[in-house]
Amino acid sequence: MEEIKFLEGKRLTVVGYGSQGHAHALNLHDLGMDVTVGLRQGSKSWEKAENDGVKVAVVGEAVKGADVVMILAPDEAQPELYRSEIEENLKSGAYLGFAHGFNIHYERITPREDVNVFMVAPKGPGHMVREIFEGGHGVPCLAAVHNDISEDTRDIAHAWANGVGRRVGVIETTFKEETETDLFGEQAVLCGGVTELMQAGFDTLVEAGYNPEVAYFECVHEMKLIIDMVYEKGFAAMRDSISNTAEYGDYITGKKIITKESKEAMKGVLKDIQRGKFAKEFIEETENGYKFMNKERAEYSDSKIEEVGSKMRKMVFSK
Ligand SMILES: NC(=O)C1=CN([C@@H]2O[C@H](COP(=O)(O)OP(=O)(O)OC[C@H]3O[C@@H](n4cnc5c(N)ncnc54)[C@H](OP(=O)(O)O)[C@@H]3O)[C@@H](O)[C@H]2O)C=CC1
Ligand SMILES: CC[C@](O)(C(C)=O)C(=O)O
Ligand SMILES: [Mg+2]
Ligand SMILES: [Mg+2]
Repeated sequence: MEEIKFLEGKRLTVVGYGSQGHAHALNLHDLGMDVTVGLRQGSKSWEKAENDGVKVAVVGEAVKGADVVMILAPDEAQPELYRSEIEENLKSGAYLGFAHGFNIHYERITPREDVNVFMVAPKGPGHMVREIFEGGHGVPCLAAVHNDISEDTRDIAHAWANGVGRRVGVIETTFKEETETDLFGEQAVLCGGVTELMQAGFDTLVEAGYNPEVAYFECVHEMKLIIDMVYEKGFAAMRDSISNTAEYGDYITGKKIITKESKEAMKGVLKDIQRGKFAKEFIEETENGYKFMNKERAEYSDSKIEEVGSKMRKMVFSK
């Protein structure tokens, strides 16, 4: 692959072997790159990474002498990890990478001035970045450069993006644009918006006395099949495939559900991201031992929608 030649002969380190970490490490390893995974001593990911065939070392050792270091630990863990294990071990002139702009944009990490800083943000969950790559295709990535002392950091960023995402497309951005749009998208649309939409639809049908299993298929399970058509061919092709009855209902009802008020709420969400309010609250939550998140996790895992979903998935996927 012509595009990833800038990584050839370089020592690449991926710190973390979670959702994004395993995908970046394995995709680049499969393309013949020299990849080491950096983990903390006793990490539960250690054996998995070794079994997957990549070299593993403790973070400080993996960073020492590396040409490119991509930090793929959780955002909230990165500042302490950078200060304790990465900063003093990074060689001068190395390339330091991120998959999300959060810590640079909100100034939680200020990298040493003698290192190059870039971002490659795949536009998809890490497990899909790996699965789609294994299927011979790729997930597109955003790329940005924050510090370019070597004057070739853009080449490194594009090479990394083309390797991890199998050359399907790289869009240039800035740390600010990626951070704000990514946070907005995951909160208002992709994760927060979609799960609340499915939950509200499911609850409305169940509260009206309909069979929860029918409600689940209608409001959750079928979502993927409809969205797969949008993903592959766009809104018009999806609307072409559904019945005229559904298409008419789509035009007249969608706007009753996502109203002017919903759009105003979205603007409020964006403003809080732009002024750093969301970031501040998220960091406080992590410093507070994830109390709110643990409560939400427990409530959702005990919920009716999850109970029905588990039964329905057994039915659908055991065949
Ligand atoms: N999840 C996704 O799909 C996406 C994530 N991103 C970005 O990618 C980055 C990584 O996110 P994500 O993949 O979700 O992260 P994960 O939560 O999946 O990362 C878990 C990995 O990080 C390691 N880890 C956790 N804490 C520490 C620590 N203090 N020191 C060393 N290693 C640690 C874990 O090791 P251990 O086994 O020791 O716990 C594990 O290997 C973030 O910047 C995120 O915003 C960008 C696009 C999508
Ligand atoms: C949509 C959530 C995401 O931004 C992602 C998978 O792209 C994340 O932070 O995990
Ligand atoms: Mg994100
Ligand atoms: Mg994202």
